[in-house]
Amino acid sequence: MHDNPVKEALRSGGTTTGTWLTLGSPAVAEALAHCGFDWLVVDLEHAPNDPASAVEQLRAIDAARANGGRAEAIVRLAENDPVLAKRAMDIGARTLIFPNVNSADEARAAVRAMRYPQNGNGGVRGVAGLVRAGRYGLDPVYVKNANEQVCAIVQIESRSGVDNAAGICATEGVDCVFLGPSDLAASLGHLGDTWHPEVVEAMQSVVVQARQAGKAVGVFADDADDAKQFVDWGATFIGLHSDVRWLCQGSNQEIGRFVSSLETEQAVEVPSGS
Ligand SMILES: O=C(O)C(=O)C[C@H](O)[C@@H](O)CO
Repeated sequence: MHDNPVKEALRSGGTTTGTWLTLGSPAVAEALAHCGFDWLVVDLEHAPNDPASAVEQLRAIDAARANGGRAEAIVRLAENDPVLAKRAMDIGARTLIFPNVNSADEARAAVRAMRYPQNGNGGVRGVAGLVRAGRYGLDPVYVKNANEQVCAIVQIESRSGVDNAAGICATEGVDCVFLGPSDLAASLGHLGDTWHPEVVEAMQSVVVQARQAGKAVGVFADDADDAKQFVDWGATFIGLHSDVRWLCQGSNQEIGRFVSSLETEQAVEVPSGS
């Protein structure tokens, strides 16, 4: 088992960038793994994915890595649930994002869900060596070493998450605290306004508390400008929107360019008989 590059980067403080996979498409996952992202998030919260479709995307990302791609796979669970965590890890995810973590207790539950019981760590992950993560039983050391490679990213995206940020950030085993601006804005009464001053203040307070606790901070950014702003605040783990955004944005830009080039051509044509 090679080292988990996401965990390494979070530890070392290096800035990394990824994007969300929401289309449920192994081909999209494979293509984006060649596009310079450090990681790709297979989303089980807001995308039509389950373990059966997620595993195909993990395979596609691994295939790209074996073929020059650089992205590492991450899975975001549908909710902070130990059964969902176990199933995601069994299919090969080593880094999980837990949505909507509201307290230190919930953060501890996420950390424990990712770990096999070992050395009194409180882990609750069920053991099954015959899964993809353990090369279907052919990796003799997987079960013994798996705990070292797990990486827990907990999302703070509610008023209670912000209120309890100090405890969440101090939780041992949390590798990164990830801000969800859209849900946080909604929870604070500003649905759709992620740059409302109250949302900004809440996000910045979490960044400060996470840094004080020695934890990396991640955030979901709409575009490169927002991403730069979050890096300036101290975030190092940047989610740069999603596959569907890049598909639609690229399509709209190009069709727009084509249509306006036709309009320009028609405008300069001199009508006959004039
Ligand atoms: O609240 C947020 O912002 C996030 O958690 C990111 C979103 O969930 C992502 O799916 C984009 O809508």
